[in-house]
Amino acid sequence: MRSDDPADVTDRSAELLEVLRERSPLVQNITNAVATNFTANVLLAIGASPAMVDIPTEAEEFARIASGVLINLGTPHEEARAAMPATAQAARASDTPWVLDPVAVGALPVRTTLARELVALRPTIVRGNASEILSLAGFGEGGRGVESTDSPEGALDAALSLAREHGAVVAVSGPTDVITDGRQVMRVSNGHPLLTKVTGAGCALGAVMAAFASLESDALVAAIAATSVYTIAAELAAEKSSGPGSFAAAFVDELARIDADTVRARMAVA
Ligand SMILES: Nc1ncnc2c1ncn2[C@@H]1O[C@H](COP(=O)(O)OP(=O)(O)OP(=O)(O)O)[C@@H](O)[C@H]1O
Ligand SMILES: Cc1ncsc1CCO
Ligand SMILES: [Mg+2]
Repeated sequence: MRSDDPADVTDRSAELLEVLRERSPLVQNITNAVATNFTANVLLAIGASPAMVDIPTEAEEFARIASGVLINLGTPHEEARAAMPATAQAARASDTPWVLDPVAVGALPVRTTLARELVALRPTIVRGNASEILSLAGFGEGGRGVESTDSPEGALDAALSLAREHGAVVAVSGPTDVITDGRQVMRVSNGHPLLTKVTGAGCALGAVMAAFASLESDALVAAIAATSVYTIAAELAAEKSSGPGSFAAAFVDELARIDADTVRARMAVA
């Protein structure tokens, strides 16, 4: 498989969805108070097994047995903050892939310092919206709170810089998601604007990336596969919904229903 060949990556993404359903990876989440329940439901729907293990001592022990780990800075309360660096180190030491989502880094001081500390602990994947990736790389001021005020294409240089400095795959979400390992740049154009009307849609995508990264050692391919399956399910859900509320429910349904053939038919990666 060539990770810069769209046909190869499409095939592998479809296959990884089937592998995920067979293996049901255990995904540990240290995530925010807003997105916790939605994230667990998204993981269950797609076929993974969620565990919100986020307090000191337990979290770092669990990272050794989890298939993948998400560390999300959305509401970084004291206990979660204390658990994060040790959990990242334990994940690294035990070859558990881990994803960092630097929610709202930039102007907010506590999470910005913490994000800099965590990114130096070598996440497998850094996932954020364009404003978050720009500020984590030191290229911008950050967005308006948790929402992006920048475009993924405008964050490409920041993503390349972060990826090269930290040896991570960087996935920038938006209308077209831009994903890079610091050498290759791939773009996924699936998705639907209703995803931005459900809080925690980006946060839950980070957890899905942790699931895929546990199945595929090429983290670029894992991030693309996760993004594609997720955003294709969103397209299917949008066809059946009348607004953000029914979309959220339909999206979880479509994550549970989506199959490899649908991924092959609809995936728009280049
Ligand atoms: N305008 C859009 N059209 C289609 N898909 C979109 C659009 N904007 C975002 N998405 C998709 O929505 C998902 C979440 O991306 P988004 O950029 O909203 O994350 P986020 O800002 O970190 O979200 P949150 O912080 O609320 O969890 C991604 O899968 C992305 O592909
Ligand atoms: C709304 C919100 N506030 C902090 S985290 C979060 C979830 C989306 O990032
Ligand atoms: Mg976010």
